[in-house]
Amino acid sequence: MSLPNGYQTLVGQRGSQMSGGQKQRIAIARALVREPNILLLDEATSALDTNSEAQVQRAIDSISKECTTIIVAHRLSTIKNADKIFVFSDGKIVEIGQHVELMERRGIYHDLVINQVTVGGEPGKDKTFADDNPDEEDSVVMQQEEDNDDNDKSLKNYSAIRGLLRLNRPEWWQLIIGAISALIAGASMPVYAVVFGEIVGTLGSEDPVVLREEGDRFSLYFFLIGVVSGITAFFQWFMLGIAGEKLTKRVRGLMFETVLRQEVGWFDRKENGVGAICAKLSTDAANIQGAAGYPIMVGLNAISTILIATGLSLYFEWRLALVALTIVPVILLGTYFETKFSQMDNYGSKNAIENAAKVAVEAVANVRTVVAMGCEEVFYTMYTGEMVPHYKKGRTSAHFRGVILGLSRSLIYFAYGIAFFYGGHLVVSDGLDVRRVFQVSEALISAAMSIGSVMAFAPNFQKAIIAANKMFIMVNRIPEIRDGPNSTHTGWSTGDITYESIRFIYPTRPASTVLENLNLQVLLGKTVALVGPSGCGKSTIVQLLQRFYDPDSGNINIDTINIRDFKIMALRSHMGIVSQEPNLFDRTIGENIAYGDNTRLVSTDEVIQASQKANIHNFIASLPLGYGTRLGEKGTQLSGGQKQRVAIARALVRNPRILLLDEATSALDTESEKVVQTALDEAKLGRTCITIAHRLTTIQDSDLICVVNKGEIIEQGTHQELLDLGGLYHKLYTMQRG
Ligand SMILES: Nc1ncnc2c1ncn2[C@@H]1O[C@H](COP(=O)(O)OP(=O)(O)OP(=O)(O)O)[C@@H](O)[C@H]1O
Repeated sequence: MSLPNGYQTLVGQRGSQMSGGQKQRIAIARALVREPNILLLDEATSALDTNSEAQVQRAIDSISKECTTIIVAHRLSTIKNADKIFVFSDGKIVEIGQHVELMERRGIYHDLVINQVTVGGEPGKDKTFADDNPDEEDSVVMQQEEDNDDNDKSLKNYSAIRGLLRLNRPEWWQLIIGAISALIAGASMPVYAVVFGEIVGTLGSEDPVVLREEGDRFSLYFFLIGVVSGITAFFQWFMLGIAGEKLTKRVRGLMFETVLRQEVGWFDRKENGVGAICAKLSTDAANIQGAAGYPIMVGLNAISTILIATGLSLYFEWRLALVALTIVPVILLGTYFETKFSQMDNYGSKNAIENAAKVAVEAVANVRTVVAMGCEEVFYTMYTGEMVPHYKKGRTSAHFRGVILGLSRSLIYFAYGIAFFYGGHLVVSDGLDVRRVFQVSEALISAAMSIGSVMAFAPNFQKAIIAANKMFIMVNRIPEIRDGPNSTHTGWSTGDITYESIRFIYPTRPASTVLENLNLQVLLGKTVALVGPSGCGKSTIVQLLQRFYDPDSGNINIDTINIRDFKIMALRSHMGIVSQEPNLFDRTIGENIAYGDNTRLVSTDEVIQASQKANIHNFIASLPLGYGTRLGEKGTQLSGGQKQRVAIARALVRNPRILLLDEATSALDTESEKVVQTALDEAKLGRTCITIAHRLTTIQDSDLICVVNKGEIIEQGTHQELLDLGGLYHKLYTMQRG
């Protein structure tokens, strides 16, 4: 393929921006580049069109002369030239030999081959199509690196605090109790300063009775201050903490809901990779709490302390208070710089952490490939490399923050020194009461300590504001594909599907036109097959019908209704899809099948019936936990063919009006393929079906076969009509027949 960024082109998460065949060829190139001693090929060419398969096969044949090659394949064409073929049945090796020997023996291998010839043409001659889409090869494909849409920009200045308070509205009474508690708790420091000054004065008395009585009274005051500040501290932490936790929970839900609402194209963007989204859901949501409960608490505490302390100080001795207060602007300046600095720091390090998380998630998600390729070191180096900017920024930040915090702490003691120095002078020259010196200086020091604690919380607050801003940008993003004002339809009567002059370009590859002037009609209840070289746009045609993407021009109609005028959920609920790579969830097999229809409760009987039709029931029933067996992440506990059959059952349980089969049987062995194909044929009855296949024999009974090339339909007709036409289809069919 010739892409503008060539080998630097991003392939998307799990290669989502490559066609099935392209992915497989890249994987093969990756294996070959190692010059391996042992080459393991597990259904390595199943997603390739015949021509690509032949090219890859030649490459494999040449490399296998220099190394030991183990091939697992359903398509017997791929193993015909193997030095030794092992035939498995019920987990045991039942035949060993070369192709010719095994054929002569007329055993299981012979039957499989004969089956495949009848079902799929001569093995090894599955050369279906002309060369890979040359237009695509030549097309200029550009990777859209930074794609900030208008939605995002318009929300940059969203008021995060206002938005968060609105989100926190259900907890208003907790916030109010917490805020009042914080204000009272803030008053305790200056009140303590007053009592402290009084008791210092009392201790200076020489009358033992006064000393006793006053001492008891002020001690009781200390006790009361202790009780009040204890209770208010409890309420402020408890109430604001609860409100913060509820906010975080709400924010996480909101973010996840937003993620699921986005159009498929949004996930193609680099910044919306699985790692980045997981990091946003965990880190951003947790950081947002820093803007809710605790900073409000600390802020109110500090405000209350500062106002009361300043008021009392001015009241007791205004001259001393003014002198001591001169230090306050300097402390505030320190706070300002620290806040500003932490904002820059958060931006930088957050990106680095997200990038590192992406690497980690990708490595873990593809751990089998990573281990098989021996790439552990590579991913480790990539991961630690991504962390370097975070570390560097963090180090600079730590120095700067250390200096600022150190300075602000010193300032508190400077304030002490200044207050006692000047207070001492006033005591000597103006006969100022010693108690006032203690009260004023202690009150102001407590105020300065409150400012210090606000400073300590400032980084969290700053982080929270940044995270909240990002969160609001995300949750306010309007998906590009959504129900519009005209999206009122939920069903249709006849159900003919028409593609009219479709032009389509993937948003992340603006320079590459995938479909150009594509016209296609799929009549109700008919089966239309799409065939064509790898990467010519077959899966894209199906994805447009599901409204994963919208065409750049042209319309897709069901009956006469544009699919944009259907409610998206309703539209998709009428479609059952079985794709090249079935995605199963880490749930039980029964649940995975029942997920096929979420509009109602699917009964166990229906699940079993669907499984029987998909030829997977016997296997499931033979498992100790049957339909209750958990599948493991991405269905790793099943073979490719079993996964495919579970996916077929999942599609059937939905009883869809439109059946979409994207290489649905490509991973099945010939025997299962025949049975599943019969089931699918039955399932197709009364349904409109679009099927994609490289193996021509699987689609030759279709009502209409469309040959797609370079994003256009170049031939269409029935199998016989296309053969009579003597065009590309004829050529391909002849190649397949050998
Ligand atoms: N999400 C995406 N973003 C960008 N480009 C994409 C994306 N998905 C597919 N493509 C590109 O669009 C072209 C058509 O892909 P598509 O999957 O429709 O091909 P296909 O005919 O189904 O191929 P195959 O038979 O190999 O599955 C390919 O060149 C592919 O690289």
